[in-house]
Order: sequence, then structure tokens, then C-alpha cells
Amino acid sequence: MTAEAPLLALQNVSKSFGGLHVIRDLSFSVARGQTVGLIGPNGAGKTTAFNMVSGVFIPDQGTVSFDGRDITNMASRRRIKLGIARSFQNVRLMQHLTVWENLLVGQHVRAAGLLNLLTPFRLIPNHRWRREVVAALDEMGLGAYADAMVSELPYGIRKRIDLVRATLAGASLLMLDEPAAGLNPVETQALTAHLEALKARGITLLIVEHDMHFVGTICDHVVVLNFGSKIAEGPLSVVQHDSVVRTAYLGAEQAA
Ligand SMILES: Nc1ncnc2c1ncn2[C@@H]1O[C@H](COP(=O)(O)OP(=O)(O)OP(=O)(O)O)[C@@H](O)[C@H]1O
Repeated sequence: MTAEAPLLALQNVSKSFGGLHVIRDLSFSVARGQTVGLIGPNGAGKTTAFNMVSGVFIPDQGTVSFDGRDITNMASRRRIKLGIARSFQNVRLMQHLTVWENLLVGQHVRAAGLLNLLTPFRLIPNHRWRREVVAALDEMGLGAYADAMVSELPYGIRKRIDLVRATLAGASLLMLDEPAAGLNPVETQALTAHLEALKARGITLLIVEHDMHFVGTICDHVVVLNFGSKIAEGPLSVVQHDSVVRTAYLGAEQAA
């Protein structure tokens, strides 16, 4: 029996900016349903690797494949349609709109047909899209916020609403850039429960994160980068005892 193909695979990927080699011959894969943390010290190349999966950057060398398909040179928009969703470090919701309006904007843009695009969404309160959006909020215990203005909500709630936005279109891979940054312990716990619910739904997660406690709680597997190269991978509980990792990263943290 052959092992199932990974959902995401980077093979021998390199990227330079000017003369600076930011990613060097990087290979790793993410199995379907797995939660993988991409970790490493500041400037290790985590965000650059992440951006080559979402399509912000194209590698100089190597391939990125998703669901068995070569996406190395594919435009970001097409990657989103294939099921690659992303949440950003700074939540990108419109402050002057309500939660459901924010989520509806995404649905609205996806809708086919000029008439749909020209229909002001505030005029369609019982539209199927609103019902879908409210159901998605309810599923994550956020239904009470549907009519609240985003600007009035605590940061932790906004962050989770952004996750609802990112997964509304049925993503199979969700990429999170420092999801725990700026959250207090209670908010981090709520975020963890939210991500566990997404995992239970079969969504694969790729997470760039500095908070090692959070990584240890949520990730099945970590890939450690240093100076653009992979220096270790495996469960955090194993990797954190690796002497190369300790020197490069965890050692630096422990020394702090
Ligand atoms: N567009 C760019 N042009 C030039 N250099 C860049 C660019 N993007 C990143 N770099 C450089 O590449 C290196 C890796 O940056 P990257 O943001 O990928 O690291 P990181 O591991 O995500 O760091 P952090 O944890 O601090 O966010 C850094 O030296 C950075 O200055």
C-alpha cells in the first residue's frame, strides 16, 4: 500500500532577494489533516516560505505542490480557489461594517454574475448568503456578534471572525501568520478551541508562530528554519531537545 500523497509539498525551494539567500533548498510536506508549525528565530525565512505557498512570492528554484498539483507559478487568486486560505498577522476586516457584512463581502465577491455584484448587500437581510454567514458564525460560537460593528469588538474576537472569513469558502489548507500574537491567555485559549474545531472538520493547518506554548498545544509537527534552511523537523517535544535547534532558537529563548 502506498502512503497518501501530502496535501502540500515544498521540494528544494530556494529564494533570494538581491544577493540575500533567504530560503535555501527547503523541502517539507504537510499531510492532509495535519497541523504543522513553521518555527525559527527572527529572520529565519518563515514568512518568505509561507508567501511562496500563498503565491505572494515565486521561488527561484524548486517546486510547490498542492493536492498533487504543481502550483509553483500559480497566481494567488487561483490558489485560493483550489482551497488555500490565509489569515494575516494584522486582521484585515473593515472596521466600519458589521461582522456579517464583512463576511458577506467575501461571499459577494465570489458570486457569479454582474447582478449579484451590483446588489447592495445591506438590502438583502434574509438572503441565503446571510444565512450561510450567520450559520458559520454560530458554528464557532460567534453568532452573538453577527450584527456588531467590527470596531467595537475585542481583538481576540476579531481574530476569530477573520478565521471564519478565511474558511467560509471551504478551505482545505488554512495558513496562519502568528495567530497568537497580541492575544491574552483567555483569548489564546478561545483561539486554540477554534482551531481544534477546524482540525476536527479535517482542515489542514500551517502555522507560523513564535509562542512555543501555543505551538506545542496545537501543532502535531514542526519544521524549524534557521538562516533559510531546515535544521530539524518532528514533534515539538522531540525537536526542542535537538542541540542544533537549541543553539539556533530555543537556546536563545531560554537564555533570554
Ligand atoms: N521582500 C523582501 N526583500 C528583501 N529582503 C527580504 C524581503 N522579505 C524578507 N526579506 C529578508 O529575508 C529574511 C527572512 O525574512 P522573513 O520575514 O521570511 O523571516 P521570518 O522568519 O518570518 O522572521 P520574523 O520571525 O521576524 O517574522 C530577512 O532577512 C528579511 O529581511
